[in-house]
Amino acid sequence: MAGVLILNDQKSVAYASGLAANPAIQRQLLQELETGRGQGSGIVALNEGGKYIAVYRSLGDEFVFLIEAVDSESTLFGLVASVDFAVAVLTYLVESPYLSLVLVDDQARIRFMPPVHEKFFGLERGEAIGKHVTEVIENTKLHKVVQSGKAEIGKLQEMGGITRVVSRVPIKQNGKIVGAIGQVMFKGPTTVHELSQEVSKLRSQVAFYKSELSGIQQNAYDLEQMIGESDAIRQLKADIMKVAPMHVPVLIVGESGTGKELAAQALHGLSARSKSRMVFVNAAALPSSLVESELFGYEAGAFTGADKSGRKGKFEQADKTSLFFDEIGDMAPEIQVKLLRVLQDGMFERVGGNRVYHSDFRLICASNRSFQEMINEGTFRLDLYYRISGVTIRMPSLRERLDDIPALVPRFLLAFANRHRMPVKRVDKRVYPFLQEQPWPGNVRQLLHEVEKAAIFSDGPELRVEDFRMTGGLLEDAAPSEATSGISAPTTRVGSRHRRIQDAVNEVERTMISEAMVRHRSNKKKVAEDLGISRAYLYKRLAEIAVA
Ligand SMILES: Nc1ncnc2c1ncn2[C@@H]1O[C@H](COP(=O)(O)OP(=O)(O)OP(=O)(O)O)[C@@H](O)[C@H]1O
Repeated sequence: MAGVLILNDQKSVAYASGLAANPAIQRQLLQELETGRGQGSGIVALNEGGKYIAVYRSLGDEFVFLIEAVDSESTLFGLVASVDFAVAVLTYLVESPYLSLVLVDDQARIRFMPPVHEKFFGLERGEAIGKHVTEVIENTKLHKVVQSGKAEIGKLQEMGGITRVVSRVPIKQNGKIVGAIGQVMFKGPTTVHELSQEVSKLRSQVAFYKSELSGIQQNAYDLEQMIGESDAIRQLKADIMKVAPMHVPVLIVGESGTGKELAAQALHGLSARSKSRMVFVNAAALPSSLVESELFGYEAGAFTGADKSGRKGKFEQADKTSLFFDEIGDMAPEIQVKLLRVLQDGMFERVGGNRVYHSDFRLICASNRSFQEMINEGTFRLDLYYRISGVTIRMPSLRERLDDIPALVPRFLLAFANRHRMPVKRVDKRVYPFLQEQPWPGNVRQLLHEVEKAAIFSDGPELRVEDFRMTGGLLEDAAPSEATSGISAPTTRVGSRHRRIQDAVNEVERTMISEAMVRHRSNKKKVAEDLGISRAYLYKRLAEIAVA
């Protein structure tokens, strides 16, 4: 449905046909003129028992309106009704040299072509209108699109010796093809080619940087945890970075609390296996009755109480990742012999079966024991030692890296404050020389615990030397016999190293361990961390307490 309305110089209806005969529509059009929105010409959306678009133009003092009904979902109606500069938008669409539109009707006659486009074809303004598209545009296929009703997007078309990328889209009204629009998309196919090449180049760069970034974050995280810039720790970090990517078993040795577990995590995190989690085994914590099934797993129905479907052991779980064997020096000789084969070629059998499995694990072992001594005493097998020690990394004791204390203390204070939602304490400058004079038999773990205790005792915003002394003068008195435990001595100060001192130490230790076991619901990892002792030492003490 359409209509025409002509208003005379008095703004009275001089002619009205079709839709324009409706007085309500006439009233709305008059109102539009009175708002002064459209001066010489314009376009207006009408909502009067249906949706209409009217375009109008002044001819001197008179106005001519062309009115067209549009679909209730019409996007054009939405544009005209909601954008008060719709005329400028539509003008841009039909005039822009970048869009280069041509509009044909259902007979493929050109109904509209912007003057710039006409000029490109060597025509005067308006000269193309009414001509069959094939007479004006070289190699066009718009007439075929009008017949087929099928859009052609991104096609190459040569015009005036230049190849362009064009699209041809049929226009439908009430389900019938009424024409087609042709449009130049890119000035040349090379542009598209270049663009697509650029896009794929950028895509691959993004993918590369993404993977690099996740690697960097992972790596940074792994070595970042290991605080310290002393020569000893720099050398250690360099060794870890060198060894991490290699498929060799690594043995980490060093006193208790020197960060062997941190080193193992870094070795894994910096290896190609870092996407999977590292599997942990604490050899000292493995009860002898379960050691084989824990390590090698068991087949279905292997023993009473076993899972029906069987279970993977640590070696099998560690397939394609790293296996961290902590406290390997504490492993009983009868178990040591069972490790030889799996460490040789990755082959093993689950308990209760004879099928041979294979696991591709990367072995990292740690111990604070002296292998030399254990081998001499015959408590550690030499052949096993060779298999676990492809590369040996020695963790420096805190005494060898006292320079790192000023870096370690603030980090421990920060972590402590975050954990307890407390303000972070500053450190008085006398603290570092004081701490650097201490023997640190328990290494970084002991430092961590002393700092945390001092932070609890300290009242002000600053950690002072007195706060460390408040903890019982423990630092000066750390008993050498407990060197590997990292545990602090009792709060009772006794002058001589008499037997009673040891009794007092044992008593306090027992109490602290029992209390911590209750506090942490027998979680031995947490108990060991909390008390500042190694897990191996905790197990030893627990066994003694149980016997006593
Ligand atoms: N360089 C370091 N930077 C920050 N924290 C450290 C560093 N070294 C050790 N620690 C901290 O000290 C504690 C003990 O470290 P870790 O458990 O790795 O020591 P370990 O050598 O494996 O001890 P053990 O032989 O007793 O099991 C942990 O809380 C760890 O985070």
